[in-house]
Amino acid sequence: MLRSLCVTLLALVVIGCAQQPAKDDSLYRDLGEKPGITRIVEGMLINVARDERIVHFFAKVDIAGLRDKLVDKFCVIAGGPCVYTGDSLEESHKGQNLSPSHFNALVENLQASMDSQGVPTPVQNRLLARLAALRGQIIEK
Ligand code: HEM
Repeated sequence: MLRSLCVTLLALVVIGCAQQPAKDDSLYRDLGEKPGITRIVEGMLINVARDERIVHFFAKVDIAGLRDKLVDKFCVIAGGPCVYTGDSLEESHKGQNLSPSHFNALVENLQASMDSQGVPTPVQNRLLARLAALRGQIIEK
């Protein structure tokens, strides 16, 4: 009885694994997992603080809280095993009326941060492509 129960459970696990395609977390790993992503996000926020084109948007924001939300969001976007608990991108950028130039400015700050962390250009481009796909959820909301 116990033996057949074990066999059945094992079969269910095997079938379950076979049916779920393995998640591609290669970008997450190439970015240095959570510690690497944390360094990238912190570097980006430091660059934003010096960027007169966009720093005013962040004047009243809890930056440590934003850092944590951004790390989780980037982690999920990169295919990592994180849980993002923040608002949707539409919701969090609503009313800010962000333009394509504001979006590009933030991306430049992100690129500069990845450059200084030594992230290889092809890896940078994979993250930037995934962020570019989210542009419509962020600008002119
Ligand atoms: C792909 C690009 C972007 C991503 C992935 C992104 C992601 C996020 C996330 C995850 C949050 C936190 C939401 C929450 O607190 O629940 C956030 C908030 C915020 N973002 Fe973005 N963002 C992007 C572009 C931008 C740009 C271009 C600007 C301005 C130049 C901007 C300004 C802000 C500000 C000011 C907040 C704080 C809002 C608040 O706390 O009231 N974001 N963003």
